[in-house]
Amino acid sequence: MKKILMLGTGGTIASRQTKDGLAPGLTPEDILSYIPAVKNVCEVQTKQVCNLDSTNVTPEHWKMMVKAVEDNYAYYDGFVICHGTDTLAYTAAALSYMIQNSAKPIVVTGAQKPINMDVTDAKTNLLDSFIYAADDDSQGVNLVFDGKVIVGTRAKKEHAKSYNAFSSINFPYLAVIQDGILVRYIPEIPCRHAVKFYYDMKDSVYVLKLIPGMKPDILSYLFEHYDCLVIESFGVGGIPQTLVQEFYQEMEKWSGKGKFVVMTTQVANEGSNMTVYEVGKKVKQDFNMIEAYDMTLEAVITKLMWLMGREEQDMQKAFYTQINHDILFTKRG
Ligand SMILES: NC(=O)C[C@H](N)C(=O)O
Repeated sequence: MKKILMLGTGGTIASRQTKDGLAPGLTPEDILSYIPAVKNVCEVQTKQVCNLDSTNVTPEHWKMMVKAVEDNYAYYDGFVICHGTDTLAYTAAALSYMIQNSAKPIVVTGAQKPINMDVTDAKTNLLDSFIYAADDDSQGVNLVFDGKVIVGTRAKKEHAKSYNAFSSINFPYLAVIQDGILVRYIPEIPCRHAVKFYYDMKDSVYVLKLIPGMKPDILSYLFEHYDCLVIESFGVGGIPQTLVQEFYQEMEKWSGKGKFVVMTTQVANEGSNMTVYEVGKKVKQDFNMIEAYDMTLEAVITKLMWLMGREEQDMQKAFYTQINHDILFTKRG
């Protein structure tokens, strides 16, 4: 029988009702006691990493999760991390960069309702996670939620309340789990390298969401105080006329000083392609700008943190190098 380590980090799955609202309070052992059927799937041991509402999860907590996996890697066949759903897509993407080439599965999961409630999605999500983690063909960082297996870099929380909280963006579901049976849609490509753990994440990233009529004055502050600026533009990507002059000045001022701008889109599906419209094509050409294409915002942000932590020299090449299926369309633009 496979041996799986379950790591508790908090979230609704571990929450109890308090006078101030739901707050994490259950230990991983408490959580596990609600799914006795797990004994037919795998042998589970538990470890508490932290016990937080995932609103409070930071890159420091990602490092604690990576450390817990690395310290125990040799002793287990796989890992299930219980986590709040609010920042689960960020954690799934961050772990995809911080733990690479893992032939052992690292599953992240959570729930919309606490596991101690009568009506809850937590028991199914957790049991499904163990079913996936205990399967011989599972590997790498993935999210299991509401019967779906989503690649760690492709998850996005699209529903705030429904059990169907997560979607896979611009990439198919890897598998589904129906009535306890795992149905794999996409076979895993066996890992050819040894597992690698990374800890250095630099969080000097800011996301500027464009709104119609935005004033340009914010740009100089952002360029001065952050190493990486992600612009969430409209549609397939462009810079509005009102920002162009200031944007060009700042790009020229900071060129060659290790600052990066990445263009992404507010549209959840299908991604950017700056070469389509005049508002994007010229800026892209003038500054050889990086764009996110089909990546999720969560993957863009965490990949940049990871690349900056490595002090990557050729940022563009490194950004476009595919990790855990995070980017497919770089040849398009
Ligand atoms: N469903 C949840 O887990 C939401 C909770 N606020 C969290 O992210 O920790």
